[in-house]
Amino acid sequence: MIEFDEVPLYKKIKGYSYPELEILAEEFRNYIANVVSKNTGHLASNLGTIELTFALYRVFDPEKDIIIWDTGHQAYSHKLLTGRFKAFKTLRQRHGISGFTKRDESKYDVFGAGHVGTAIPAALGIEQALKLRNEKRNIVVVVGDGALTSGISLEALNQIRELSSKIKIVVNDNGMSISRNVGSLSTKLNEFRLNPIYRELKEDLKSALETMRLSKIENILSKLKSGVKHSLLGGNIFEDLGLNYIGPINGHNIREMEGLFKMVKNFDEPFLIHVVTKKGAGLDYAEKDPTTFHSVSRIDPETGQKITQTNMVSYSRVFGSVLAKLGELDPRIVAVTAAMPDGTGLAEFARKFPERFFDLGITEQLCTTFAAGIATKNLKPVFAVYSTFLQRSFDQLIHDVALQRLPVVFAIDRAGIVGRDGPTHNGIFDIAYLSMIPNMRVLAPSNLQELANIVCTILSDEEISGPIAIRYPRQSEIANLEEILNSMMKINVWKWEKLFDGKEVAILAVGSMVSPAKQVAEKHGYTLYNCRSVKPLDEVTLAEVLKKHDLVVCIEEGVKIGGFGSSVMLYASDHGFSTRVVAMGVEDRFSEHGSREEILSELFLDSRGIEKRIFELRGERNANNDRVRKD
Ligand SMILES: Cc1ncc(C[n+]2csc(CCOP(=O)(O)OP(=O)(O)O)c2C)c(N)n1
Ligand SMILES: CC(=O)[C@@H](O)[C@H](O)COP(=O)(O)O
Ligand SMILES: [Mg+2]
Repeated sequence: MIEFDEVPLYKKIKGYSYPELEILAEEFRNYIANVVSKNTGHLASNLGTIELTFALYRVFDPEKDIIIWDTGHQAYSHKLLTGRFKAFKTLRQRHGISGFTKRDESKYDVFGAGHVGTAIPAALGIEQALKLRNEKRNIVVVVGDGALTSGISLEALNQIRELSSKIKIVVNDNGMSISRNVGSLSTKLNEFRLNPIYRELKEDLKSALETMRLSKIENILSKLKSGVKHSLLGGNIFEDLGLNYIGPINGHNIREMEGLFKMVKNFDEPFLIHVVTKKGAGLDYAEKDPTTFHSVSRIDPETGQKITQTNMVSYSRVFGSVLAKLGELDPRIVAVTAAMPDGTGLAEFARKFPERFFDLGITEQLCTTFAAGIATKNLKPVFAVYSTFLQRSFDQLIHDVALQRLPVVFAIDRAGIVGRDGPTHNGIFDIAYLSMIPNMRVLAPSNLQELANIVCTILSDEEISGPIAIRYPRQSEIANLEEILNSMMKINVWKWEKLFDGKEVAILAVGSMVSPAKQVAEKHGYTLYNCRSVKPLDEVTLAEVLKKHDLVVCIEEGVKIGGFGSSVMLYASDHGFSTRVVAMGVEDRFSEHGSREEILSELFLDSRGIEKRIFELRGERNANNDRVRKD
């Protein structure tokens, strides 16, 4: 149970003086840095939004007004002010508070998030619903400069005028997505910051805000509009979309922001308020390297040093290094990312081959079709993307890639349970949503070396015959990267690998599930296969397995419905096998946040859970008969 504060802090800060607010901001900074350093989480983005949140909640009332945070990764101060100051210590822990906004957690989390770009669309929907219900409330969205460029944000902006919306959009512009923000809109925001007309108007605005004389402010607004029309910039895209653009304003000056928010609150018109913040503000190491400190594992809060074993190597790193190595040999390899060059391991490729590297911003749909376009010209596009974000591209996968059998390679990172980011980020659907698409093939390595071998095998083919997805988990293992690269070789990726030859029971394990299944198979004399080709099934091997065993247990780190296990069952029934086939995977419900190990264990996707499930199926008891399945 999450323990909420008796009186939410936002009610108290309304009466604070500015020096008191500055002291509180410092306290928030230390608290956030300390908790994140222990519990993991989003550090730099949250350090940048403290003053912005204070100013916002002194003017708008999170109980009466609708305030929506896009993505929710920068909303820690919102949580601290809205009743979760004490609970914040449990951030991202099992049964603790979520790292994102979540409707189940608090009434102040008006719209749950985790993926980018949902706030403006949701706000427009809420506004129309309120109209239909004859309710009048202020609606405010806080959206980052990165999130603003995502497809659905732009689609929503395109409707502001049509819907006669009055929403107030606060753009938190820190010039950064996770890496440097890209694209023309980002350049435009930067130009607004530097443009002398805006600077001059900003000075006028500052003095007007001090007196809060509405007539003076209205005058500035119209000047701002006409100024923009005649400016060297040749127009303001936000004004063209029907919003009153105002800014840029210093996002660390509470007094200035407060004045501006009070002003826009008075106008029944839509506004885009351009607030400039510093990502990582107030913490030296985070300010200097906001990309590294965007999302952190455990660190020393003083120095920012990682507290992890140094000999651990992640799947992302292996993938990135292999691609960079293959890129040297083959100029046809092209890498594409949707604003995740670092998380996906593509940064090395980007440094070595900038002309063959494309960061298109937070645009998974665009990236998929862009890669399809590249594939039509006999190049080898590799779109490296987190499983959960590829969900956005479902139609593009079907219509633009698979239907035309275009050879796009999808390097699907964070496949399976991600752990502390929780249900919004779990990559548990990819096997199901990819397996159902004709022409799509899906591979899943069971260890780091196998990932290197698979990537090398696929990309070494002169002609890649259609789309291929390679999925791997958010996991690090003890390994030597150099050795992996030196031992890299081509393998038969479509053939399942027999790891143990046993009797009666056969386990067909996919990717990350091979390792825990190994312990069980070895202990009990079961047959075990590493089913690295999830689609197509290795039908020759599967037919043999079904013939030779009484029970076949399929295990995957993905949803059971439509997953690998269900493909095996379909094969068995279509081919008249009466062997009992059972699927283990993620049940038909969303799991919570916690460590990856905790969640996998709750889902019975660890060696103990696998052993227990097989014993249950066979009507046997084991030594650890202490857990009961919850489903
Ligand atoms: C659909 C989707 N793609 C990618 C991400 C990963 N992601 C999370 S935050 C972020 C950067 C957002 O930048 P911005 O909105 O400017 O926020 P900042 O961190 O700079 O405050 C990205 C790419 C995501 N959450 N959702
Ligand atoms: C908010 C968001 O979507 C990203 O910041 C994500 O949380 C990063 O995840 P990793 O830490 O697994 O790279
Ligand atoms: Mg940003």
